[in-house]
Amino acid sequence: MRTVVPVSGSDPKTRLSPVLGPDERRAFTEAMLADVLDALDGAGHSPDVVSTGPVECDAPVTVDDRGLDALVNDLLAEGPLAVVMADLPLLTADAVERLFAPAADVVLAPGLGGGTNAFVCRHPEFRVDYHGASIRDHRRIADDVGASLAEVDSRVLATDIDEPADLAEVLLHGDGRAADWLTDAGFELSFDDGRVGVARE
Ligand SMILES: Nc1nc2c(ncn2[C@@H]2O[C@H](COP(=O)(O)OP(=O)(O)OP(=O)(O)O)[C@@H](O)[C@H]2O)c(=O)[nH]1
Ligand SMILES: C[C@H](OP(=O)(O)O)C(=O)O
Repeated sequence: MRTVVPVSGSDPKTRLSPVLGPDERRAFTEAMLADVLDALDGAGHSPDVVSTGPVECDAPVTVDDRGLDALVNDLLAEGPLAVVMADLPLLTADAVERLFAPAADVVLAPGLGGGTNAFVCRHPEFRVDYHGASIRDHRRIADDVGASLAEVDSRVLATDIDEPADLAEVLLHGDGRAADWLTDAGFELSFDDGRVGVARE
């Protein structure tokens, strides 16, 4: 089965703009991508990366400016496919194995906030509709095409990094390139009024 990691390599993680400049967002995206690729490798998978712009990583990279839905749906039309998002820095090999283990036609990994952080598809008619609480759409689409469905309940698969507040999860739980990158960039946990956040030196 082909495993693809899509990356918005041209102007990634714009929601992190309040705390990271453009070059920093690209570098942090590459650090998160490295963690994702390490987890996939640890589970015995050899993914390829499809990016809207050049990106440095230890996997084959195809630069392709198709939007996310168009890209993934074109790939689904070619056959069985797994997609793992590039912004999952807590991902582990064990969680990857749990994603591929179910025999269902479609296996979904819900993201915090309603996204779809990863999926495995063995059904010829399933298609994606990302953004806007996509997990609900993907459950419906699987049902509409008669695909059996399984979901993976995994914190490390569910934790995608979108907003500045999400960076705390990387510092709390991460032990890979993304956590090191944040520390080297001067980020640290903050504990204001009982909430855990991040501050930058
Ligand atoms: N190849 C490709 N990957 C995409 C595209 N849009 C998003 N992605 C990737 O899909 C995953 C989830 O998307 P988002 O969380 O919206 O990532 P993003 O677009 O960098 O973040 P924002 O700019 O904050 O919306 C991330 O790994 C992105 O890099 C796209 O148009 N093409
Ligand atoms: C691609 C999109 O990511 P989000 O914008 O939810 O982080 C989704 O998972 O539907």
